[in-house]
Amino acid sequence: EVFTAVVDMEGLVSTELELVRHLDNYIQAEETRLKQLRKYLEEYESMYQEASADVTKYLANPINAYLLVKRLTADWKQVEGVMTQNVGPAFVHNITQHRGVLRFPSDEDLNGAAVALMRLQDTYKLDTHALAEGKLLGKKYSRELTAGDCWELGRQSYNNGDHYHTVLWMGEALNKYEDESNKTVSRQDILEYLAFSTFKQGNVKEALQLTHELLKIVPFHQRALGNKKYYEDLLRQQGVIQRRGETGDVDNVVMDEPFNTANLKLTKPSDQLPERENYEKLCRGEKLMDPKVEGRLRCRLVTNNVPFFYIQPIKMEEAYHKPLIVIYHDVISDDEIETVKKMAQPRFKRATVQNSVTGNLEPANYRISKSAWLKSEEHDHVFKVTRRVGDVTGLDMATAEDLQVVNYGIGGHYEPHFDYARKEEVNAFKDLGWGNRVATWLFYMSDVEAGGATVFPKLNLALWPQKGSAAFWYNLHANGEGNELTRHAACPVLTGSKWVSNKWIHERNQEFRHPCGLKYDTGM
Ligand SMILES: O=C(O)CCC(=O)C(=O)O
Ligand SMILES: [Fe+2]
Repeated sequence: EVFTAVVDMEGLVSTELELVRHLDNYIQAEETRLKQLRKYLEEYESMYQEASADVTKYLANPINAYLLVKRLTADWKQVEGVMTQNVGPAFVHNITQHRGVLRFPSDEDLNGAAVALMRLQDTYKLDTHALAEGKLLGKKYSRELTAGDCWELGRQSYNNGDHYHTVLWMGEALNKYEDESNKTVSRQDILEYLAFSTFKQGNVKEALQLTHELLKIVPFHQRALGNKKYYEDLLRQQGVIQRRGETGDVDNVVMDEPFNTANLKLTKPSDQLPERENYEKLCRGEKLMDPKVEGRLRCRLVTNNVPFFYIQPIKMEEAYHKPLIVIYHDVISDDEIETVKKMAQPRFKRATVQNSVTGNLEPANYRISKSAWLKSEEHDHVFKVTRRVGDVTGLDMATAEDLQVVNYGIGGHYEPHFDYARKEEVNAFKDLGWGNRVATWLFYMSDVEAGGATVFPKLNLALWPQKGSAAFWYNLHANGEGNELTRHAACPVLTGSKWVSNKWIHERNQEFRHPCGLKYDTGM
């Protein structure tokens, strides 16, 4: 699961260096071997030249006769020895032994990384062709993808049953293939996937055309022949083709060149999330908050009767009223951030979510990140940071959870959710015995180059991470019921690495605390 956090991916770069070194050594060994064979070849050639010039004269010499026999027996055995010498397995074995030390991603990682890319493509409406050119939002970020790279993305999507992205990426692979002088994948391999997924997306006629293309390359492709008949029958039933055998003559069917996915009707895989459209708009920064709401928002300095805050008041910015959501600026220092990151890294685990039925914690595709928990007692910096949250909010930190540190990798995200436990989630937070999560404090411990906003789909509110600041809101109404308007999400990270940490504050002990300026019941 290395793909879920950027910090874990960093190890992969050392793995790559190691592989480069191994491959280089292997090639050198092979080159030495081939050089040796070439030397034998030259020797044999020159001897042959000499012998063939005048065979009789050559063999009249007993030494020559002896040498000829030797060359074809003992010497040739040596040549064969070098020819069959196989240094490959030893090198592969050597690399395998390194696997324990080096970090190697698994096939699931490859799938996860491909899924993350598809998620970014959908959320940020990235054009397949632009992405394949290494461009993100108009800026060139990486090298171009080869037809083979695009094909692999299509194959991963296909294996996930996602025919929508299979068509997009196989289509791109096909167009790239045509332009490639050194082919990185075969046309047959592309067409097999592309034809079938095009059919699965409901484009029977185009699927038939692509199948014809495939049959031109492999005329007796059994599956393609079966599919061709099936597609033709379907089209006949639909009245698209009339006569039997009308499209049967493979060579007469011309495909629109180049193949263009824009001419197909494609539908994204269906989704359980009703607010997806609004959520993704907010992630893209397209949807703006109601200007009337925005116009009433203010900034203030907070002192809260905390002596230190009189010297250096906390800068508070209102992000939303009803429910009140605020941003505090410069509430965690770079030093503190470094400590927290350093402590968290070795403990990182794939983030989990609570199963609403069993109460068990388990990984889920809607939350992709790595997280770790830090206790206040562990380090002075963690202690101070926690105390600061208490000082600013006026809430009791004795009934707050440990600090949860989170790192999101590329495509890492957390889809819309509530931080509080809903009524049916009876097992949530049972072990803590402190009641529900009354409030959320979210530290931003990094800037994010692109993407990665915290968004509230019901409020049309997007908060953009700013290193050193924190967001704070109440999750519960004064009567203890969850406030549904606090539903929020972490948008997928497009570029960069996103670090946050959560301090979740619970109900117990907060009954008589009415922090200055932030009344308990302002969360309405
Ligand atoms: O990372 C974010 O922006 C939000 C994180 C979040 O909502 C959570 O961890 O519960
Ligand atoms: Fe959350």
